[in-house]
Amino acid sequence: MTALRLGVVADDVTGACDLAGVVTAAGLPASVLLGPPSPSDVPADGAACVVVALRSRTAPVADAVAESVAAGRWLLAHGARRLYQKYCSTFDSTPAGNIGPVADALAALVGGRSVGTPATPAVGRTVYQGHLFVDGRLLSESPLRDHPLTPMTDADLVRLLGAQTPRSVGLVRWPAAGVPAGERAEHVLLDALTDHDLDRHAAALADGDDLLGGASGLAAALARHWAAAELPAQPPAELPALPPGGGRVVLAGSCSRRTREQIDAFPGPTVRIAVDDLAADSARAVAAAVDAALAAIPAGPVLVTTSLPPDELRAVQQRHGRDHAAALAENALGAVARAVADAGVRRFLVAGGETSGAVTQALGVRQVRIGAQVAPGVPWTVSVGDRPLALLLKSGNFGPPDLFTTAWEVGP
Ligand SMILES: Nc1ncnc2c1ncn2[C@@H]1O[C@H](COP(=O)(O)OP(=O)(O)O)[C@@H](O)[C@H]1O
Ligand SMILES: O=C(O)[C@@H](O)C(=O)COP(=O)(O)O
Repeated sequence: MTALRLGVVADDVTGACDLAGVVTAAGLPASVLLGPPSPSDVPADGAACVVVALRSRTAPVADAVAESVAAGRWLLAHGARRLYQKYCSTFDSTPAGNIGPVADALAALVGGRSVGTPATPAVGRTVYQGHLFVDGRLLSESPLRDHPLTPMTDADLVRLLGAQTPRSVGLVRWPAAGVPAGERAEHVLLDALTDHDLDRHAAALADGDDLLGGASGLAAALARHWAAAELPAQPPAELPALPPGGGRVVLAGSCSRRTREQIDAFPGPTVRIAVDDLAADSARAVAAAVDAALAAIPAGPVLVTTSLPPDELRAVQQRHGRDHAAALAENALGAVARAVADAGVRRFLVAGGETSGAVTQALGVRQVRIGAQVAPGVPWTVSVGDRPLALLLKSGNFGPPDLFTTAWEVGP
């Protein structure tokens, strides 16, 4: 059995797949357990990195902390030599948390402080003087300011994290690497502009005891470091092939700008589900969407979506309440997934982190193996179990505009 080099507690499902995809590509084979783990769960054979995917990003703080600590304990009990807190490269969270409280609790679990960065240059996230940039714009001026659940209106990471924890927050300013001797802060954030900066941080941090954290960029740098320094060369990950046929379905609940571009660029049949219709009679609206999807599936990939642009989204949220509208959309896409899977569909592309959590839960998926990436942070996966499903679980802002068409060309 491969030693478990890195155990990761991820706050959403697509973030977990993002991290697992990039560390696998860097030579540290990873698997994802859709948590919380139960005592009978065991890490997949051959995984040097195990990621527990929680749905804790927008959960009540106490639940997020309890689930994260349980996941951390499970990873340590299965031999994880280092613990990593995966949060979003755009620091998606509310002033109440959950990044800070979870970092407090996981750092206490390992008896150290937390050190990390959301910087992930491969997808355009950089941190300079403690400010987070998305494709060269401040986070607060990026499309993330319109996120349906966690609108990000401040780019100052020290202030953002400081609002979420009573503990001290420090910053390692570019071009320093690692944590300087004498730094006393209990949470340390790192500037990083390039993968080279992350590699320098990884080399400095790889052998310590602190809780590491951030997005997939620092994890990939650690994987590169350990793969070169400690691990036997790993063959590229190969997913089991699925029988051909059965249809291909895209489920998009993400309202992020990139997902909306992908929806606009999709040339195939598109089934739109309106939250107003779900609020009036959700069973009826779901049944209509399932019928329309099943009728179109023999001709090629079908898109089923609840996604809306920011102005329409705000109006829906005002009519139905933000959380209720989100739950209606997530439950509907989960129900569509279950119905079309029961009708024989085995290949799914899901856009959106919360949406992927709802869909994988509806499909009863507990663990996925990670294959090759279609784009940075966007790997194909195959579920473990009696009814293997090919699942591409995509973060809202990831992937090229033509992903909904091209992803299938390289899928299992
Ligand atoms: N029409 C809609 N009205 C209100 N909320 C919606 C609508 N469509 C999707 N949502 C919600 O928006 C949220 C999008 O989040 P998520 O799936 O994590 O996407 P992303 O990865 O872009 O953040 C989900 O909770 C989803 O249910
Ligand atoms: O770090 C990232 O950007 C992603 O891994 C991620 O977590 C994105 O979140 P969603 O867009 O909600 O999937």
